[in-house]
Amino acid sequence: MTATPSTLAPTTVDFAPPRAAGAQGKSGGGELTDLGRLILHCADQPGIVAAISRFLADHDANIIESDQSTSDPEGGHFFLRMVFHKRDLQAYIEQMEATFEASITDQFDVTDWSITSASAPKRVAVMVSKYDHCLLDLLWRARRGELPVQIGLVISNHADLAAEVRSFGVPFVHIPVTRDTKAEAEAKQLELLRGNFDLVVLARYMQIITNDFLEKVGCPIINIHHSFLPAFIGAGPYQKAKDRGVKLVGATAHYVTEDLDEGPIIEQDVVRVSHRDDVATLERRGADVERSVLHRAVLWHCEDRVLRQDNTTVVFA
Ligand SMILES: Nc1nc2c(c(=O)[nH]1)N[C@@H](CN(C=O)c1ccc(C(=O)N[C@@H](CCC(=O)O)C(=O)O)cc1)CN2
Repeated sequence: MTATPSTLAPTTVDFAPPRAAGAQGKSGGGELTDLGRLILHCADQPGIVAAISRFLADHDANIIESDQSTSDPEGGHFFLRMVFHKRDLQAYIEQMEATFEASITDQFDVTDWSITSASAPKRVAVMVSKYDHCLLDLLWRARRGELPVQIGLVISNHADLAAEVRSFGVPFVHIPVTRDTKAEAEAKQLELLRGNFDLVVLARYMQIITNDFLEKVGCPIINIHHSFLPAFIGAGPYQKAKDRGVKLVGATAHYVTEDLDEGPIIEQDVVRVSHRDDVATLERRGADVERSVLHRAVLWHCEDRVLRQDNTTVVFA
């Protein structure tokens, strides 16, 4: 891809959209090749599990994991996640999808569903500003095969982390963002992201994303916020925590919506602190929580364990 000479010209562009490949650090997901996931969100009623089990049995698929939840057994929302084994699954997915569309979606009031292969790593792009701890944790875990992802690009509004990212063999693109150039910057980011990724992760990216970007990016975005939401929304949560004298600080991973730090929460955690801890200590202790919370949120999302309902989530972890 050639950089367009504009005021926003990124310092270097050596990026080609990621091809579907084995998760970074793992050879082709061999043991996962015949594993599939069936995800369903529909209006609750009797007979759903029986129908889905029959559907999978009719396709010679063996259910090896099953989780379900209902918000209210009388007219509530029903959520189901099944992991199944089917020999040569890749050859049958389209047929299974067509049968599901034709049979199950007619029987039940379906809000959302999917049948996916567990072997296909998610194509992930990461956006970051200056803090490196969450980004490097993701790159390191991906390289170790601890995340079923292919991190194909890192975008930053600062050049600071270029060398470290490239040391992982991952393309790094620097796109400066100022209040006056945000629209142009987002256009450049969308040029790189749109249609090329299954997930974007904001790993301490300190710019507010516009609704236009959210509508055009074409995939979910997960953000790690450095507080235990809903406390201390926005910038500077550790200073706010210190000023408030809280005894616990934490982190929250959530899907990004237009409203700052208001999106559906995927995972949270806290660590105990005390009056003896200055802001730098809160930041250092909070950073450990940020890394672990973001890792779990990205892992669960990529394993189709997170189902969204309005502004909340059902998490089959
Ligand atoms: N539409 C959304 N965009 C972003 C979200 C979100 O939830 N919805 N999360 C943030 C991350 N974040 C906290 O987790 C955060 C980022 C930035 C700011 C902020 O006030 N930024 C200032 C500029 C700061 C700077 O230039 O350094 C601003 O954009 O005016 C608060 C919270 C990522 N984006």
